[in-house]
Amino acid sequence: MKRISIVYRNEENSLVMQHLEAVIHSVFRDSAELRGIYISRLRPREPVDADIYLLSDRRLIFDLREHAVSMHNVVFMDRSILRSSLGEIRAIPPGSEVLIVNDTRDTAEETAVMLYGLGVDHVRFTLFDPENPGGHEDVRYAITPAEPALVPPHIPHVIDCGYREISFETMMEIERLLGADDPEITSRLVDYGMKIIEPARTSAANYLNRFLREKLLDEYLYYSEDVTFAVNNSGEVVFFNQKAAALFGFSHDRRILLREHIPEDLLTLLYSTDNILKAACTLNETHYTLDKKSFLSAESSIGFTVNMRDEMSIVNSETVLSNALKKSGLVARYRFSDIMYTSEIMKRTVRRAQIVAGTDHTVLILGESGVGKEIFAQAIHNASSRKDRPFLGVNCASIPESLLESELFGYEEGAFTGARKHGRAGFFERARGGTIFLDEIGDIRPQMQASLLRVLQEKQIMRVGGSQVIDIDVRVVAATNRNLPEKVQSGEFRDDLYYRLNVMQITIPPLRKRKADIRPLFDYFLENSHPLPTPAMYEKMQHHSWPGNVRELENCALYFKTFHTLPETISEDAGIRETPQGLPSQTRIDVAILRIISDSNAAGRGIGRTRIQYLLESVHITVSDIQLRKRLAHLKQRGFIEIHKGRRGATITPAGLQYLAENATL
Ligand SMILES: Nc1ncnc2c1ncn2[C@@H]1O[C@H](COP(=O)(O)OP(=O)(O)OP(=O)(O)O)[C@@H](O)[C@H]1O
Repeated sequence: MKRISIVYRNEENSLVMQHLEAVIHSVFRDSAELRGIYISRLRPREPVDADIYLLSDRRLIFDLREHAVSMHNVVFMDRSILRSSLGEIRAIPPGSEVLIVNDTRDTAEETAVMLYGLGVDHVRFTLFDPENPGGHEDVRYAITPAEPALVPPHIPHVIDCGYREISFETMMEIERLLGADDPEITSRLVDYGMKIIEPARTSAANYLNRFLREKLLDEYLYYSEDVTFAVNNSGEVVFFNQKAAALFGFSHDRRILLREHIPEDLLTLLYSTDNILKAACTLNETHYTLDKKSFLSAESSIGFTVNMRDEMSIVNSETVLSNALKKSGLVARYRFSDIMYTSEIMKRTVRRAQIVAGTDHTVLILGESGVGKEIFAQAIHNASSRKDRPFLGVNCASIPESLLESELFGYEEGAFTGARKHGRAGFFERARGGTIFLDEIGDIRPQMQASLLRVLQEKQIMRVGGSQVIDIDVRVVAATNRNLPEKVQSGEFRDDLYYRLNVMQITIPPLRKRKADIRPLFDYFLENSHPLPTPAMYEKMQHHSWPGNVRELENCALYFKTFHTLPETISEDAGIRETPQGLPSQTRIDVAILRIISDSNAAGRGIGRTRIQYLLESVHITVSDIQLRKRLAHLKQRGFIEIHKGRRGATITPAGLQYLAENATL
């Protein structure tokens, strides 16, 4: 333990001495033994010995020379005050005369000098001399460091700034001389630094910044799960973290030469010529992935860093990742057990999908809108070996063509106006190791088809505006309600992409072709609520054509739960009927409304009720406002349109477009 002696001239200062000793102890605790020396008490030439002498006054150095065994570590104590008192001092009206009161005129002078040094320059200081206390009749303010009893009683405003504290700079110097490399001391010292005002601002700020940097290193490197160390070009380990210390026996006690601590083959690997090296290695039966990075200044190497990650910790962090994914929604919710069916055709379809899930092939799911393509895609992911990795669903039709490429592949900083600083990872990167579900794949334009083809062929992507090729390990499951072979025939869809996607095909039959599923699905969506539909209602459902498939059935169940009756569309049969009077049927009105909304969306606009009503007139369909509201609610309920608040009005959904296409003759 090192000894610190605080040196004062005489015992008049014993209270201050006690205070300073307490302050030093509060920071350095047991790393230093404290002892006060009063010069006046020493006999002539009486020797005193300490590792650090802390002088309260520079002039004491001459007296100390007479006694000190060695004068190596002499520190002049700079003084400061608590931050909390500066506010009161600054509040003194500018230009006021302020009496500085201390036990002697000299210490009053020191206090004034200190206050000037701290930037208090808006007032005029007058020094108080306790041996000659008279005068100062007009002075209304006094500042004193813990000597309020000495302030002339006529002065109304007295600011007691407490004992003058040891400056932060002086405390840093003590820490340096003690050679204390203890994070607890550093952290107490930082606390101290936050409490007092620092005259030497830059060095204090540097200290605090260094503290922050060290905290960062500690937090992320020292206590990291990886083995990390840095080696200079003489082969000396200049930084290592706790895992490296445990693995290789590095210790701070002496100079560490890498070659003395690590096995021969690892050494050869690290000294291979590669500046950047990625490799696998095994030590003590633990498998690591190793990353080495060399650092060059101009042309010569100044050393290298090594990071080794235990493969088990990768598995553990994957569990953490999978929990995080669950929270962030990048997960597939549905499993095969969530798919309801009793029909034979669905049994076969599900069986096929289960087999496909066991492979890692690209899957193409075909089926009309609302048949359950996404639920199948999720179930496939959850039954695959990628189940603990992300599942990312992308609706290719809902992302504007101009953004699709950057959304899928990400972009680099500055790739286009509005690009985020540092760029952004796209869906393919974010789905790393998992599954990407490309819904409505039949709707993508030729340029995008070409880019996707490249990804499927090369299993690599390049961010928009980037030049680096990124390897991706993502399974693609695509889906469409379009007739893809027909689109291939007509040249709208690339045949090479079609074949790349169509490795494993699953076609989900429409609900009208598996009527046995209608009732179990409907009951499932009712969630045991009451009342149940009558036999006649079930019968009606059997005769309905379900153009919106399971989604329409789900909405129908919701309607039933609310109104205890079936929506009127179910009463209509599958066919399109003109009313006897030649009035337009509901279906014709719906198709006309959908066409108006679709045209308006195609022109880049949403559309409101008034305009729809007006445009319906132009095709000789007159509906009241209430009727129109009802029809819109009905179309929304079938999943054909979405109604947004404000100016966006109504927009048609892919299901609506499909319905429109199927009823194009109306
Ligand atoms: N067999 C099923 N069992 C339970 N729920 C189902 C089933 N099939 C579909 N669904 C439900 O029906 C709705 C529509 O399904 P999904 O979104 O998977 O259809 P989709 O074919 O992907 O539709 P789109 O082509 O419009 O994207 C979802 O709410 C889904 O949960």
